[in-house]
Amino acid sequence: MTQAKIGIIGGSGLYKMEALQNIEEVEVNTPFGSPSDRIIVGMLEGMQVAFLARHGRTHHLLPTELPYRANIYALKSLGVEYIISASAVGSLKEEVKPLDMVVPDQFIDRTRSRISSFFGKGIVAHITFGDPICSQLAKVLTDAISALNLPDVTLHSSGTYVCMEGPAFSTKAESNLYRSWGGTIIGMTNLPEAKLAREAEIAYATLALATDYDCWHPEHDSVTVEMVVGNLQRNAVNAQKVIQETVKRLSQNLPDSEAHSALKFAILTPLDKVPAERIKELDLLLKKYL
Ligand SMILES: CSC[C@H]1O[C@H](OP(=O)(O)O)[C@H](O)[C@@H]1O
Ligand SMILES: Nc1ncnc2[nH]cnc12
Repeated sequence: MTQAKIGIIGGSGLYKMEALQNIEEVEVNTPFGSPSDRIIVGMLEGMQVAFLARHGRTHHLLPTELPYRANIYALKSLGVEYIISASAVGSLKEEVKPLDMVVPDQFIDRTRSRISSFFGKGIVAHITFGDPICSQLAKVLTDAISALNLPDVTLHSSGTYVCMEGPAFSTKAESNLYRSWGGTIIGMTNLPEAKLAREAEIAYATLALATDYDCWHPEHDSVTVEMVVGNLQRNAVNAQKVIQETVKRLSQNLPDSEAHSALKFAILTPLDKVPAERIKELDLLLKKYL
């Protein structure tokens, strides 16, 4: 099967990567169903890269409806070891302005209806998740953004991403609560992905593109889809430049990542006691430990 070490998950407004060459559309089936869309595999900066539109290329899947497990498992089945996730986010801080870029290093989980683990049903594992983003991959991403020196874009190289359930945006009381908790940005998708990527031993980092001030800011209108999409369109070219520069740097040096051995001490159930169908379903994750 086609292989790619680098996966890109494109969020709202980023449904394809223009610079990919020699592309092939791959239909991947997984034990967890089909991913959000066919995966586009192509060459970028001399590397095979796999691109997946998170909500589907016609944006038909709600954050709650996304097949998170299938998406991560499908990328794993293509050989992906690093995921760069591009996402639209609201800003919870004055200094993070719409069109700024944030590479978060923490999450707060406010989701309620997501399946955020491959484990269960006869196999128990608890990954370490204190540092939910791969710091090595995040460093490559922030270095790439700094090197590009994009006009009018400020980089925030850390921050806390509050992941809410949606699909409605937050109330003002919620937005102010998240601010009081120290949240930097808010979105609806990245946390389940980061957890599943870690369980799948894939390094994960987020390129968050600020599109609005959510609804807390007294001098800015409350977030609307129009605002998000408009600002994202303004930023889509920059986002693709950043991803390309990041892939270029990765092509020169693929960093070590603690994510790549995340399951080493995480699985509690002796594997010879795990139901055979679970071993089969989780083959890609477990085979190196069998
Ligand atoms: C279109 S506004 C809300 C929508 O945008 C973000 O999506 P993504 O993370 O895929 O870029 C946010 O999480 C919501 O899903
Ligand atoms: N304000 C916001 N809240 C949640 N998700 C978002 N995506 C973009 N802006 C957002």
